[in-house]
Amino acid sequence: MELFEREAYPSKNWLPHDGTVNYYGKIFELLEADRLFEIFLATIDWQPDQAVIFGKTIVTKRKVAWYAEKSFPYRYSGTTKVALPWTEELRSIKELAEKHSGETYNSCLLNLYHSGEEGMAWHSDGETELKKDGSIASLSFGAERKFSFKHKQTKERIDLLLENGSLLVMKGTTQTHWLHRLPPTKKVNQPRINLTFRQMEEN
Ligand SMILES: O=C(O)CCC(=O)C(=O)O
Ligand SMILES: [Fe+2]
Repeated sequence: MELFEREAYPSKNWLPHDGTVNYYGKIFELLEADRLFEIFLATIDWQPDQAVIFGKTIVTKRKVAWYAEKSFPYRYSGTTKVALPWTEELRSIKELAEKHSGETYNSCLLNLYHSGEEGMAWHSDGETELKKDGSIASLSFGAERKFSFKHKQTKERIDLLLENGSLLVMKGTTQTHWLHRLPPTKKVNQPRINLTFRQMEEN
């Protein structure tokens, strides 16, 4: 498919308007990306997530974890989590994401998708604890997955492929005007780990 052959130009904005999405492509070599995947799988405190769907609380197969600079409480999908302190690898990847994006991050939400059957539904990351129009740096390890944006008013769609060891940055008014999702797919049966470094309001 044509969309999967697009090259990564970090300075290119993949959104036509109302926000900025930069895709840096693979910032880790394959061996390093695979090594980090295994470390995260083994050392992160993975927990099932909860989601409220039509008023019912369900437990997701997808696992999540929440790490930060401080023990921030963080509301996410109707539950409150308290952040764990950075691991060595998370701190160094955070610093790498900061170097690439020119922004600083103080927290990270991690997702573990065991296979393509697990995904994440349309949403935007506009929680009130997050800095308004802040930057989110998303790193992907393991299976390549499609990632989609949909404009809240015009319904325009943009699809990207998130590769093993890659970095994507969403910033500006992206969360105000666009939804994003990780569509489930039967074509992928390998796991994927995603790290989203975020900017929590500190007060
Ligand atoms: O897994 C991904 O690539 C996206 C995760 C996401 O959108 C989120 O955690 O808010
Ligand atoms: Fe998100």
